[in-house]
Amino acid sequence: MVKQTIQIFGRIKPNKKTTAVYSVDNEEQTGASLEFVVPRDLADGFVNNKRECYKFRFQKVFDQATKQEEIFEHIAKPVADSVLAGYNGTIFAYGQTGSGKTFTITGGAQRYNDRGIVPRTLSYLYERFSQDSNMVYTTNISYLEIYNEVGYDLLDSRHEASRLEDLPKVMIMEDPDQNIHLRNLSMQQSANEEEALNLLFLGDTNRMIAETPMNQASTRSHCIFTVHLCRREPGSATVRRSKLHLVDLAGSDRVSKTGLNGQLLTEAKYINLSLHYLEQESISTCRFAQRVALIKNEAILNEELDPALLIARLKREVLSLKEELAMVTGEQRDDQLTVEEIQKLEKQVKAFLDDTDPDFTLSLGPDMRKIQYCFSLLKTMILDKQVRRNRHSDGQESPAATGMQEEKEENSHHSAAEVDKLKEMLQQRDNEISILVKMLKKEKKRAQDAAAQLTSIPTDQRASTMPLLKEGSVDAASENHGGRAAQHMKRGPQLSMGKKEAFETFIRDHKDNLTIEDNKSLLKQRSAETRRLREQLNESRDRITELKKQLEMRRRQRAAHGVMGNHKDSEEEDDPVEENLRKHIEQEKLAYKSTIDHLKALRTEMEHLQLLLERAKIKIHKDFHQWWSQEASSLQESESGATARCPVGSPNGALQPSSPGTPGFRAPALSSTMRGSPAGDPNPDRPGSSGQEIRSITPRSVPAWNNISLDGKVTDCTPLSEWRAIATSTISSSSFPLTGDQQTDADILAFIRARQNLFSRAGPP
Ligand SMILES: Nc1ncnc2c1ncn2[C@@H]1O[C@H](COP(=O)(O)OP(=O)(O)OP(=O)(O)O)[C@@H](O)[C@H]1O
Repeated sequence: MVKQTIQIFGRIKPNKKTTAVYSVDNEEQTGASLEFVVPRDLADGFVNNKRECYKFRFQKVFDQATKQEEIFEHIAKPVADSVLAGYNGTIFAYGQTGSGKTFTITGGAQRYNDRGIVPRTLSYLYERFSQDSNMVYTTNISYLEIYNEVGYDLLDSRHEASRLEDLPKVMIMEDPDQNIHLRNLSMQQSANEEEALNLLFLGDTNRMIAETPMNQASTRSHCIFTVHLCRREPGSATVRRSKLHLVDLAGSDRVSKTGLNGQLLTEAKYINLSLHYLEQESISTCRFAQRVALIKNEAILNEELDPALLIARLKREVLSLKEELAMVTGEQRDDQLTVEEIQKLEKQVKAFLDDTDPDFTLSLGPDMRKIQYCFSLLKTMILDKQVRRNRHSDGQESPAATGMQEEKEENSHHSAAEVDKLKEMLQQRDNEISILVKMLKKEKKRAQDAAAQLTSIPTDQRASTMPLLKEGSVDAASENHGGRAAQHMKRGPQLSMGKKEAFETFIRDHKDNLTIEDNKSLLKQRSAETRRLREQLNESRDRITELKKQLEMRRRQRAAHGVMGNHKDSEEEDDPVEENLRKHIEQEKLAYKSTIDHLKALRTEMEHLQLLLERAKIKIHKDFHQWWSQEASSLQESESGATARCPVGSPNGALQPSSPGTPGFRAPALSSTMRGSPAGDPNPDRPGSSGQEIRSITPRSVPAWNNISLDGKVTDCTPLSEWRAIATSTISSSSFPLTGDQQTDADILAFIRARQNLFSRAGPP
């Protein structure tokens, strides 16, 4: 049992604007310290106790420039090692909203290098499993979200959650010993890193989709990603089960919203008020950390006996004891050894003879039949050898021939191994081919679907209805990989033409678009690099085969020389050519291995990038639908206001474009009204003219273009030609008659900008 206090670390979020109000000292003997310096006059003004310095102790403090990798190495790796050894481990992030908890635990959603503790730990664990062939590891994963004291299972794969409440509920129960039990939380098995990352992605996607502006779940809920590990030695009844909990807590300023004690909230609020100028609402977090550091934990090794394996082991023991008893009491078994038993014994004897270790023994158990069989086998071998030696001394066989014979045997042994290898390669190729055929079929189907879609769309609309982010192999690869995400996107209703066009404008100006493009080009680079490395790998493999052939040839030549008596001792002498060839082979093998490692790293990076891209796609879809429905409801409001009022001319005013409701969205707000078909529009097939979307958002049919005034009210005063002139002219607040009502005028300008935008892309009607 290990008794240890909880280790606490501080991480300071990068902030360009920050004024240096803190200092970090990592050189202290007993750990590190973080000190906040508050000038006395300001402290007097805002803080009651008049202190100037707030000093906190940590195991280590990570300053602004710290990279995710360093955080993983210092914090997560040692915990992962303990979990591998059979102890439970927990890492949790605590801090105020926006302080970087999710960034630290899960990672940034944009760059591969920003991946956080969870994906890095998963990589590390699976790497360690592959290095330890003496143990069998099984991994299960669960992902829980707790909001308002109710648990939700994030690994719900039905893709139906659009609200948190749609996810399966998890009962959180406590037994008399204060152990927490979770009922109805699913545990998904993950055989490899890719499967584990997909589960993380599924959980994060469910988390994101279930979140609405009214319920900022990420800031108000706790999320617990747990890796359940089971480790056992093959054949042993002892199993070690351990859990690693990676926890992203709710923002400390929102803790009361999660149903926990409101004390911290009060404290945080007080400090927020008094120290807001510091721009780091951080002191309450540090105080909390100091209290946590006092908690002592008793770590226990979670070792247990697997009943099924224990029974099997005991049965074996009983059998062996029975045999021993029979041998001691002279009651021998007289039944014949089975074919399998004989084959097994032959293998055992061969292994026994091949092993050069003098301490290696042949363990046969107390079965006299087996012992006798092995002795007779050994006797036959010795006799065979003697016969061969006699023939040699009688001049029937030359030593070279004996040597050749032995070499032949060795060669046939080698070629059997080669054949096995080739068979394995063939199997791999078969698998690869069937995967490629599947992909090809999928691509063909997609192309057919796209073609069918295109033929059903009027020619002038085709360019604008191309699906989001579909281009080149990158997307094909990501769709292939991130199947779950694609399903998430597909399950929603298909976008109508008009909405699709608005969507295009939306994504073009979305804040994440640049990152998506960057990630796509990075992915392309990485796939090119992968192709190059694969070629390199093939070349290296060919070289190794060639070198091996040369080596084989050289050996044969030397043996032949020996037979002809040219060089009697040639087989025993060191041959520099052979030595050189062997060295070359070793070097090539090293290069081959390092290329494989490089490829593996690239594959992980590409998988991650594909997941990031999928997540970004889902996010954009979600943002768009949110924005679209906001626009629809504001349109409804303005329309009902418009029918109640009469249009009037108004003074010009300084205006702000209306907010699209999405942070970072720089495109003008596309009011849904502009989707209406102008009366007498020469192109009735224009996006939105079907009125499909409009009908769904307005209770009556949409007003025609010449029925809408600049202030959005229904009138018949603006002819269509004038509208188009307005729409294609440069926008300035002074060019149009405005109402003076800031919100309405903002809507007008946004509307005109959007219209202009569409016209400039679609060309003059
Ligand atoms: N160390 C960092 N380096 C770069 N960006 C960071 C860092 N920490 C946080 N960020 C960025 O700051 C923003 C807020 O971070 P994050 O969402 O992780 O905060 P949080 O504490 O989890 O907030 P909440 O409590 O609301 O969930 C994100 O855009 C994130 O990418």
